[in-house]
Amino acid sequence: MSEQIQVVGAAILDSLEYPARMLVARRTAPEQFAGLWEFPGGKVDAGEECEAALHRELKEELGVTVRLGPELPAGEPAGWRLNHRASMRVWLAEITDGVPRPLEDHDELRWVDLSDHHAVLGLSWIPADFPIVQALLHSLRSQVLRSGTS
Ligand SMILES: Nc1nc2c([nH]c(=O)n2[C@H]2C[C@H](O)[C@@H](COP(=O)(O)OP(=O)(O)OP(=O)(O)O)O2)c(=O)[nH]1
Repeated sequence: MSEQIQVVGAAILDSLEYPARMLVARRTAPEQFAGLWEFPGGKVDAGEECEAALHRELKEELGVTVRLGPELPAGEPAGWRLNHRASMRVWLAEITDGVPRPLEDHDELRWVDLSDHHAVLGLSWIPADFPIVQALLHSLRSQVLRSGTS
């Protein structure tokens, strides 16, 4: 079996405590993903910790420093399966420094309203991301409901 590729991504929220919006990014390459929306992030380098890779990628791609919140549980240690060779772990995150700009790999960034599930799911996501986005919306809704009742 070929070696598995570990990818990491961030669901960057306007607030980890009271999330209302999420920052999504539109890819420019490769051709099969150009024009599709994704969680900013990238591949983990050999010997690198996943969280460190995510901080590095977000600095390189968006020019921001973040605070990581909980990981979105995927049921597998390697995270969400993207294809036969790659899986992605996804963390919630909040920007602590910098204004996000599409410095590398993206041509547009957008803050989407998390209460408008139709609009979020209506974006042209990389196909493998749809179940992740659905799980994320579900988990954030439960979080809001929980915090609303406690
Ligand atoms: N970053 C990111 N990659 C995703 C998502 N969904 C998805 O299928 N992928 C795929 C696309 C790529 O095949 C792979 C991530 O590779 P990448 O091109 O972002 O990684 P990288 O920045 O380290 O790039 P490189 O060094 O290989 O040029 O995972 C997603 O939401 N975010």
